[in-house]
Amino acid sequence: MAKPVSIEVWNPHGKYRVVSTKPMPGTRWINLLIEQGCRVEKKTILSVEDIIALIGDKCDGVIGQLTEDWGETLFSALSRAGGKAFSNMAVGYNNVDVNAANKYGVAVGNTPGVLTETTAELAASLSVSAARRIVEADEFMRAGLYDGWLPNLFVGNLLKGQTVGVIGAGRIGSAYARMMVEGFKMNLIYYDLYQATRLEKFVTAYAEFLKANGEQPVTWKRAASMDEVLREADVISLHPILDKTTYHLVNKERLAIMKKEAVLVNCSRGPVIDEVALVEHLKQNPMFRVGLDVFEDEPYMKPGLADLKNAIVVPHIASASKWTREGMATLAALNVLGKIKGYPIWSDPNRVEPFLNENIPPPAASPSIVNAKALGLPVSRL
Ligand SMILES: NC(=O)c1ccc[n+]([C@@H]2O[C@H](COP(=O)([O-])OP(=O)(O)OC[C@H]3O[C@@H](n4cnc5c(N)ncnc54)[C@H](O)[C@@H]3O)[C@@H](O)[C@H]2O)c1
Ligand SMILES: O=C(O)[C@H](O)CO
Repeated sequence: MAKPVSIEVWNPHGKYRVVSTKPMPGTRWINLLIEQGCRVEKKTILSVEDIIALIGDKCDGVIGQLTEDWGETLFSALSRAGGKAFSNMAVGYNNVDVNAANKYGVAVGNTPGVLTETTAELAASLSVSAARRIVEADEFMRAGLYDGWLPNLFVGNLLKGQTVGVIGAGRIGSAYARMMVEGFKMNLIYYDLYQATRLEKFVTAYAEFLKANGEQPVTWKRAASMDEVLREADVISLHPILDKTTYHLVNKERLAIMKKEAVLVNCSRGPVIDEVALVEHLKQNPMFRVGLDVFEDEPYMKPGLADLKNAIVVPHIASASKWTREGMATLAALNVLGKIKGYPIWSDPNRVEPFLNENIPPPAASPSIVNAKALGLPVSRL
């Protein structure tokens, strides 16, 4: 039996009923829905059972979260309530069974682009923090252990001239690579299923700029295999999607081929790393350091991880800047609204800025629907 849920309601007499399974930042997303005749309801709920209760007998669309298991059970409940629109408030949608959504004709939205730079900035921060042992040094200072400057105190790794490795050079991976190459003058090696042409051009142009200014130019290489990146890079950041091909991409064997003093950063999804193997590797290799934003069994960490000084751990905050989180809420709301109103799908999910400008009304389109093709939804000509 589902628990009774207390719900916040806006525009109670709205024609369409849109529910959000968690409070989302800002008010623009609510206003955009209300202006178009939607009644909006939100509540912090987590279980499938509670979401079914919230959907009830009539629901036109749901804005959900990456912590929820959107599969057959929830899509059939939404479909029974007359709903044909769902959006994750996230770019990753490994929590969604898109085939189940297709079966019920439910459009599945996500929120690309608006979080690219924010997430890349956190990955860059974790890279620097791990390389320079910032968290350890902070704890040492607060514990009153600092007696004065010492030549060996918290000696870490210099980034300049070293090699940064990126696995998954899509939107976020490429933004991170640019930050590390331009900001720290690191050489790049990357692995992706596709060529990152724009990224390669960026590094080439930056190398020419450095050369023209009498500095050592940076270099880039597209690796033929992921293992090549792991062997050669000094700092490695993981940015692929999570699917069957990337589950435990970094496992015991692959950790063993990495440099003993390498830094590994994960701001993608926890299961991309075999966390048990990682804990063991960190124990055996105290100079190997990690910066983790995501975990295999979130919100939990595998035993032992929290005790390790060579691990920095933060609670899935990579996209947590105010502008980005409000923008994610807006994109998620507009995905749902667009389907309800019968709007076409925005033609380029990598170019969502027109939806984020608060000074102009958003385009009459759903910004990003991942199963648009499967459902045969029309594409906007805007
Ligand atoms: N920690 C966070 O808060 C946070 C924030 C945003 C995104 N993410 C995660 O980051 C992921 C990437 O986001 P994005 O916007 O850059 O997506 P994207 O689709 O632009 O990039 C993903 C890249 O991974 C590559 N890829 C897929 N399978 C691969 C494989 N087997 N080996 C190597 N590369 C592979 C793809 O070709 C693509 O270039 C999301 O799916 C999400 O899971 C996490
Ligand atoms: O996939 C995503 O968008 C993140 O994990 C949350 O921002």
